[in-house]
Amino acid sequence: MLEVSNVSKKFGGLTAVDNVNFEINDSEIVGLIGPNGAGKTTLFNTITGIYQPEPGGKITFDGTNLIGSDTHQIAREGVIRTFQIVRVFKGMTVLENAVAGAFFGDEKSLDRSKAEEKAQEALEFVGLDGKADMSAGVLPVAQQKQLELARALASDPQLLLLDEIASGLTPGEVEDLTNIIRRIRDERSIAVFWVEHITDAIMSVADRIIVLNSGQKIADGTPKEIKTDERVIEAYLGAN
Ligand SMILES: Nc1ncnc2c1ncn2[C@@H]1O[C@H](COP(=O)(O)OP(=O)(O)OP(=O)(O)O)[C@@H](O)[C@H]1O
Repeated sequence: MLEVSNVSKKFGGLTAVDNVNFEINDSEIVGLIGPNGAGKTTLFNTITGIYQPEPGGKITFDGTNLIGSDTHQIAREGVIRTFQIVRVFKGMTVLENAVAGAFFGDEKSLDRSKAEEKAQEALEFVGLDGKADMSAGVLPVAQQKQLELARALASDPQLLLLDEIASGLTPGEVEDLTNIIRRIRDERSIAVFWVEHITDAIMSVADRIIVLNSGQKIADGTPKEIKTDERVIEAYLGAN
């Protein structure tokens, strides 16, 4: 579904992403790991239209070229992203946040009641349906992250990009969130591309893991293969 070929991104003299190639298939959870400054966020930003890759790179989603499209157009294609820092709309209720997600996915043909239905259903999926009328800003961080997932789900993604969604959570909260992510794949057949420093969480759920180091892809394999890969241990896992 997502194909990334020969993608590089430079900032002046620094090559933050260096000729990276990979693909993500339907209903697959793919982890993206690597040391600080490896280029993970830059790669996400390049896929979601925030940055343009260097000439010669190719990014397609179900065969459609994504390069040159903005984040909104890319979201319309079904590629939805959450952010490292939670970005729920704090002045809005939990339900309104999820409704905003539903409209983001389909602002033209959706009416308000249909959007609320989708939003309710997404809140139920993550277990926040009992909190629909609460102000999003008063939710604890772990639930704000669940709300971010619900908002993304309400927009009907085919591929969800998660940027360090588990950071700052307790081990129990990380486990709850990981279970939701597993169910997103298993029950919704949505593919997930997940950047995370909490490697235990990602190893427990990913079908495949891609490792970046200094902008380059140094490994791409199952969690079991990644855990024993010499280059990965040297560049990243050994330091954890
Ligand atoms: N807008 C920018 N302008 C200049 N340099 C940048 C910019 N964004 C990122 N960089 C540099 O590009 C490199 C890759 O950064 P990036 O944030 O993509 O890494 P990362 O793997 O996401 O790191 P972390 O795990 O710390 O979030 C770093 O050297 C960083 O300083």
